[in-house]
Amino acid sequence: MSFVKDTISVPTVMIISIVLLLLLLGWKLVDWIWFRPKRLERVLRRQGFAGNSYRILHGDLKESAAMREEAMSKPMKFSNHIAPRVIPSVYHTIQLYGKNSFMWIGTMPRVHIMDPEQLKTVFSLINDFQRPTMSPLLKLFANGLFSYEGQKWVKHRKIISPAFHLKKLKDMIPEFYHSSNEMVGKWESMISREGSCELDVMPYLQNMASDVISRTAFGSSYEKGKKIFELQSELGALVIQSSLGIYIPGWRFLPTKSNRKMKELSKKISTLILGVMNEKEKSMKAGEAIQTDLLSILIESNLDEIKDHGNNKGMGLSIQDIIDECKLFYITGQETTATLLIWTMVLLSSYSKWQERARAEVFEIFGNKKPDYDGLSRLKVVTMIFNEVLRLYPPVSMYARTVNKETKLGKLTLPAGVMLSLPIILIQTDPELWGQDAYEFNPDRFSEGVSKATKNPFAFVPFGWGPRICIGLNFAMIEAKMALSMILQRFSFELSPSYTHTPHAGLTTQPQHGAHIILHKL
Ligand code: HEM
Repeated sequence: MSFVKDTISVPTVMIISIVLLLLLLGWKLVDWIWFRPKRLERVLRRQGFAGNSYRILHGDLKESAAMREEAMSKPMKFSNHIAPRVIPSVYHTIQLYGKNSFMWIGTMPRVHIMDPEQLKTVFSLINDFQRPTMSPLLKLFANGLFSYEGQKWVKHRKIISPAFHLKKLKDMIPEFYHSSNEMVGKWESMISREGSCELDVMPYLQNMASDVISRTAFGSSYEKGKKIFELQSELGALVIQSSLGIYIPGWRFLPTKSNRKMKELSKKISTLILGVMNEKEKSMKAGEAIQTDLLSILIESNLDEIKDHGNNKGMGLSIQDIIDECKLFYITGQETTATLLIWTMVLLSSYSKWQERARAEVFEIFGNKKPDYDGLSRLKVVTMIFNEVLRLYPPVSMYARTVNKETKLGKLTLPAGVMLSLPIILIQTDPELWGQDAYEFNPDRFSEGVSKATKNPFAFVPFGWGPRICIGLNFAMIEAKMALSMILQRFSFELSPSYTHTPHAGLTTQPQHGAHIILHKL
């Protein structure tokens, strides 16, 4: 006679559970690295998209890295057709497969959106097409309006927008003037007895843009602001360095040398900003003159929330929110505006007739006097020149969006899990939209505004478009007009023989080896 147990023992249950869990994890892994990409590929191909077949794990990453390395290995001949050097893999994919194409970023397909009408829809439907989520490491460096979505973004945008209204920007004109004046003053001191000097204008323009943000963000606490941004740059370099490796969740919590340094810097920055905020709050309460800097504007509009240490009903920004937004202005506003000015100087050096036309306009409006707000808003030729520089050399060459649920885009149905790439550097130079002279530097095309310059106004979006358009657009344009007017009032300039044409995509579209220019004192 045998005794049969009709219940399963606890160890058996545990073993079965572990096996099931391992099977589930195994299935998820296989699905992630093989079945899901293949499924997405089929859906895209069925809708007419073309691209390389999926290759396990790395997709097109190896080729993209090789193309980028090759493009950066040598300068290009001077031409405004810079996309092959700036975004080589995207450019070659579109050449090979056409405008309806995709690439593999590892296991994720990235679809190229080249049609301006589709672009408009992507910019409009901000909840369906969101910016990719930032890694926690990047958030340490650049949290704030740029990375928020949904209600949080709505609230922040609403509160911050008034700080960038034209009336507030008008009050900031003395700060814009001060920073540009310091830069041209330095250049004047470098002019030789023969009346000229050669220099790389890139670091000077970057320093000027950084100075502008320190002054406009921190006002009377400008020196502390400068220190804050120095630390911010140091933190940025470490974050970028760490982001280059493979992302391992939780790695940032390990006490490695670099992690400790990043934490230390982040803490120092926050403490310094907090110190400045306290000073400003005190002076506001003491009834001192209203200040016009961005930080004071944000503090003023959030005083109730701040008094309550951010525990208010959530109507305003908390202290940490304000700290994050101030850090973000520096990251989003410094390099972009400097880049616009760098390429403007390079192009006006190469197209001397336009330099002369711009200078004639500046002298007609200001003579040798300080540029003022009203005069800056009347600069027509200078505006046309900036538009043409932003068209050919957009500081942000490509935008990214994610598709988190199946979404319609015109006739297309995009499956969840694909990424979108908006290569505006290609759209802004597409001969079908801009004519056969699309690669020529011809500011005249903007003489009757953007709508007359192209077949579709959504083919010109250097600041993005729609609800999430760059909040600093007017700030950047006033700053750039002030700097260029003051440069044109004092100097004529040409490319130095040591200049090499090397546009490439770093954080923005920059000359890889600087912008070497010869200045002549007028
Ligand atoms: C020539 C100069 C500039 C260019 C070309 C530029 C370009 C852009 C672009 C293309 C976007 C949107 C990207 C996307 O849709 O994914 C953007 C967003 C943004 N920019 Fe700028 N920018 C410039 C200057 C500035 C300045 C001076 C500031 C601040 C002081 C600034 C602050 C921001 C912020 C906070 C956002 C996020 C807006 C939001 O998501 O609501 N930018 N910028």
